[in-house]
Amino acid sequence: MSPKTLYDKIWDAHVAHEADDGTCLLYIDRHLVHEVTSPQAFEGLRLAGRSVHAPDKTIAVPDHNVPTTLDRANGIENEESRIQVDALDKNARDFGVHYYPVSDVRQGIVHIVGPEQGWTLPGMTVVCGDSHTATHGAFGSLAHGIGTSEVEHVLATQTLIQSKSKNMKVEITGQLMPGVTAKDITLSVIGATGTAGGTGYVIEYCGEAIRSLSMEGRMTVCNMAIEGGARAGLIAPDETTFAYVMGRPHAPKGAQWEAAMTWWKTLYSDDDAHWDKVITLKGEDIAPVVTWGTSPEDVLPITAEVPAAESFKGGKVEAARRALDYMGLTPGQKLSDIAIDTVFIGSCTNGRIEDLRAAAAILKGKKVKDGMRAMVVPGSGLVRAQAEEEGLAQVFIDAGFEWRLAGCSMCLAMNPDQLSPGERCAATSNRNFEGRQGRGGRTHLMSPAMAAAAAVTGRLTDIRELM
Ligand SMILES: CC(C)[C@H](C(=O)O)[C@@H](O)C(=O)O
Ligand code: SF4
Repeated sequence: MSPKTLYDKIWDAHVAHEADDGTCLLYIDRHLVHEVTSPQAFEGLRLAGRSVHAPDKTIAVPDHNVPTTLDRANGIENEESRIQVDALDKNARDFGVHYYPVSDVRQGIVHIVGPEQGWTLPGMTVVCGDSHTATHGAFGSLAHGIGTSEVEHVLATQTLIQSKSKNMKVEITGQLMPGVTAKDITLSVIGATGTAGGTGYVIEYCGEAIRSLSMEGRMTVCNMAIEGGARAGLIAPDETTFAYVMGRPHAPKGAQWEAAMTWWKTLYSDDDAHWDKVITLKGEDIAPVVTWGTSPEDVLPITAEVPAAESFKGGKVEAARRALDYMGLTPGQKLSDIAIDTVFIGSCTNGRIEDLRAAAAILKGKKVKDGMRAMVVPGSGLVRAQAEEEGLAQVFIDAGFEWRLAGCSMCLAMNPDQLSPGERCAATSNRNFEGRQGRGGRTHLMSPAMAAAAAVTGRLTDIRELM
């Protein structure tokens, strides 16, 4: 048998039919659904008089449009948002899929809820009408975003038409230095490859530094594979993965667990597998980073200065000029001198318990700088409950942070949590496009520890100063 990558193995195990041109029909193990990209898909089924093919493999949860304030049981004010959430509510119940409504403590961001509930397992194909579905690749599953017409196709047939991507290996060797996290890895990879570097590929992240990450950290890394242009990102499962999965509500149990482990233990890339592209970074060389521009590739170590547009090449010169103008930054200015107004800790990139622990560790006994707005939005109701149990919530509240309910919140401007024009935010999310967090809002992406440090000093801050 010819050697295979992990991606090849999962792909081959799910091909139901291959057409002459190589296009395949893939079997889908898990279909995650949120309120933004599903209303038309369910409507399509309704009009065609069809049912959901595998409701037991379909999991729905509202996240993007839900308010995160404590009074959200009073309903959603914005009409468009309310219509989407109400539609998901009705569709989930009418079609009989698994559902975590806003009132359920298990509700949260779809990419946090799936793994938490044990829906996401190694070796699976996982899809969702959402680009950050790549997150689930952390379990060694093939997980990617799909469009609304594909959501309808998967609902109706539990299959998806796909062409195979190429194989890319991103290796992070050695160990990370103190203060450096999974977020710094994933941003640094995009800094090295650019936002188109992964186009046409599925990335497998490997190497000692990746192996040393917790599942939370691995999810942070895979979450941003899409920002690097890749179809998906994944990490071979190991003891860390199995320990995380074991005992979760929907993970296999008893004899089924044993059978699953037999398959899961085969999920790695063979030694002499073929890679179409290889990138290697040394763990020791990765610094705590922040973004300065309006693309996730606009990333630099916190010790650097705002770059000049002329330091780039080709079309990037104009893009950088525009980004600097939008961000209100001057070349040569030290990144650590940039004053901020707001701190947002949350999102499917960094809204898990480990992220809140890292932020709280910095904030303990400290205060948010006067005049700033700071909020923590746990990725799920269960993350919130655990953080309360561990005393983290109290640390945030004592420091002056707002302690919110679960949702996408200020990651994107689809709910009441938004930036005003010109407002500058230290954010743990994954996108810093113009207007992403609100019209005219300025976003600097970073790790939870760095965002917490920025809340204390009121400027972008090298976390190592506060350690
Ligand atoms: C709204 C949704 C379709 C979108 C995505 O696909 O990623 C959102 O989650 C985002 O992060 O921009
Ligand atoms: S948290 Fe942000 S990136 Fe994640 S699904 Fe929600 S909007 Fe998209």
